[in-house]
Amino acid sequence: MSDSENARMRSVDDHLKTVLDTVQLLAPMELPITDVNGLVLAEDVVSAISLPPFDNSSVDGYAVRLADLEGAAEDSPAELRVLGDVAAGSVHEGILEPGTCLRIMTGAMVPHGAEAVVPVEWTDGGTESVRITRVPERDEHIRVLGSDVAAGDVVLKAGTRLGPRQIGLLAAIGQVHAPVHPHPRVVVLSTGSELVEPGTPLGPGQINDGNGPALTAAVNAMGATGIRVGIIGDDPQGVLDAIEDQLIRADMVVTTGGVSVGAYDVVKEVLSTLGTVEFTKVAMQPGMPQGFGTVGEDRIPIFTLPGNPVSAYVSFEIYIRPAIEKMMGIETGPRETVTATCFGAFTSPSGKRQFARGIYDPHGLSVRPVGGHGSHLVGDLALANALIVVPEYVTEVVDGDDVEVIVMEGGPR
Ligand SMILES: Nc1nc2c(c(=O)[nH]1)N[C@H]1C(S)=C(S)[C@@H](COP(=O)(O)OP(=O)(O)OC[C@H]3O[C@@H](n4cnc5c(N)ncnc54)[C@H](O)[C@@H]3O)O[C@H]1N2
Ligand code: MOO
Repeated sequence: MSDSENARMRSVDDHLKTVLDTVQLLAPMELPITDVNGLVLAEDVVSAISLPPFDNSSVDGYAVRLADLEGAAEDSPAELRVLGDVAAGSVHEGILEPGTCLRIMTGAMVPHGAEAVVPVEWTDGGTESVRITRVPERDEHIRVLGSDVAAGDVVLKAGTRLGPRQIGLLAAIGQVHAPVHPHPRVVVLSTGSELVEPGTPLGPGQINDGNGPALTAAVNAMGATGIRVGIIGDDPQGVLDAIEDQLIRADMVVTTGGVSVGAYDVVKEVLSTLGTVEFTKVAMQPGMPQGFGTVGEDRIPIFTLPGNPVSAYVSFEIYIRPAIEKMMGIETGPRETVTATCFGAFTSPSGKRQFARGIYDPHGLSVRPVGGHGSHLVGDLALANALIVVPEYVTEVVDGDDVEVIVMEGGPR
């Protein structure tokens, strides 16, 4: 491609800005806490109760009055009458009388009058009477009411991303629902008359739909909801109907295929008439032909990605992931990179940002290119865990160069 053609292309940064200026944070809703893993809180959460909700024992032992243990030691144990047991979940009514104690289990409510709990290891373990050889401090082994969370505290702030620990806290304070930005529902459609459902014997000229399953999995792995609609042939009305049918349940639509310059590039054909979708060449490799805009009354964002599987997947990482993050309320922007030493050499097209596939080694802070430039190389894509970002002005990466890397799995976002 000539330099003047490259100059006419939109830059990767401009295309991402268009995308992020268009997609919106999803309106908050109350969801059951069983369904909020990975979602972002839309409001502060205030605890209605204190934690612990009552004074309770942190050990299995004996609830005691300190005055009864004065001078207790290995060679001069204090002896107390054991009034009974307090198990977790049960309550001892009444006040602990002088000279007595209660056998108490971890988590059980400390009886009135008790000032500490003696672990069973400091005693002879008696059940009628017990000999105690060591004196605890006041409140020792007691988890005091409100010492973790006080009723009325803001326990989680708006903007917090909920994970297992935060969900555990919500449950502990008795919240059944949480106000969150919900999971974006992302409808994934593969177009192309050559495509068949994986598992179907391949006829001449046919290939399996790899993009649908890959992109649906990528959406789900982010904590959004991927809805794979399946394959649509290169029939304009079929593509139009499928997109319109899906709008009712979609927060975003992603199509692959049919956006280049071929005679059967139907996505481009039908969406050009439908609304604001703009088809552009972006100065990147792979992923040059990109379509993005909105469709339907609700202005649902739509990405029409190139059909080549590597191009489609790279487009997901560069544009769709940040867009979904914005819809979910996760702080977003261009993908973060890490610097790594490149073990291997390859060329890069002038004027385009290349996203070469690589195997990144976080321990050695190095990356090894895998596969060539071909946008069809799914075998190599599956081996890769990183994208090597080669700037527009660089035409060659030589062995030992420092490069910037987007770590696709297990790296910064
Ligand atoms: N004359 C030109 N030809 C092409 C250009 C160009 O500028 N001038 N651009 C090339 C680039 S770059 C790309 S990327 C592709 C984009 O093509 P389309 O988006 O129109 O996609 P298709 O033609 O439908 O398919 C391309 C390729 O990918 C395979 N494919 C499609 N869908 C799937 C799927 N769901 N799973 C697996 N593989 C899929 C398809 O069979 C084709 O091999 O255009 C170049 N051509
Ligand atoms: O730009 Mo296309 O996306 O390489 O193969």
